[in-house]
Amino acid sequence: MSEQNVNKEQIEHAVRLILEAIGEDPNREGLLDTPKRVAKMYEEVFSGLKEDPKEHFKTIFGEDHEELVLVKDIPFYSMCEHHLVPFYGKAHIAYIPRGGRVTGLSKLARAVEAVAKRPQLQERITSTIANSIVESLDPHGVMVVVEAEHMCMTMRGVKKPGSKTVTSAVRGILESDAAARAEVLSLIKS
Ligand SMILES: Nc1nc2c(ncn2[C@@H]2O[C@H](COP(=O)(O)OP(=O)(O)OP(=O)(O)O)[C@@H](O)[C@H]2O)c(=O)[nH]1
Ligand SMILES: [Zn+2]
Repeated sequence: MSEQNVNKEQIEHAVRLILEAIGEDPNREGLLDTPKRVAKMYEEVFSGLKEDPKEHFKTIFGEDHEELVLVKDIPFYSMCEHHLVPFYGKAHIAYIPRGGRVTGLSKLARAVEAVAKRPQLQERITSTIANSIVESLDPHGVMVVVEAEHMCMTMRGVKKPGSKTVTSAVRGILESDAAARAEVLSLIKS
C-alpha cells in the first residue's frame, strides 16, 4: 500500500509540541528536522493502517496439496497501541489448504506486515492473521503463533528485558486435532 495515509504536517506540529512539553527547544539545531523525520517514520510504521490483509490472499494456485504449509520466523515490528513504542518478534503461520486454495508463500509475510504496521495489540495481530486466512482460503485448519518482546515492558514501566509474550490463534481441524497441533509446534521449534 502507498504510504500517504498520514497527515505529515499535523504530526510535525504535534512533535514540536511534545518537544516543547518535555522542556526541549525545538528550534535548536539538532532538533530542527526532527518533526519532519518523525512524520516520515510514522508514515512508514503505520502504513498498514488501512490495508486489508485479505487483499494479499487473492494470489491462489490451484495446487492439489492438502497437507501442512508452515512459514516460520517471519520477523515483524509493530507499535504497541497503549504507549506507541515498538514491540517486535517473529510470526509463524501454518495452514492446511483445501480445494486447491494454496496462496503464495510471500503473501503470508505480506499479511503480517499489513497487520503489524499500525497501532496494535499482539493478540489482535495473531487473530487478525488467522481470521483473514480462514476467510480468504477456507482451509482445513490454521495456526498462527506470534512471539514478541514489548519495549513498553522492557525500557519502561515494569522493566523486564528479555521477557517474551507468545500468542496463538488456532482455527479448523488444528483446533480439534491435538496431534496435528503438536506437530506444528514442534516444527516451529525445530
Ligand atoms: N494484552 C496486551 N497488553 C499489552 C500489549 N502491549 C502492551 N500491553 C500492556 O498494556 C497495559 C497498559 O496498562 P495501563 O495500566 O493502562 O498502562 P501503564 O500504567 O502504562 O502500565 P504499565 O506498563 O504496567 O506501567 C500494560 O500492562 C502493557 O504491558 C499487547 O500487545 N497485549
Ligand atoms: Zn505498551
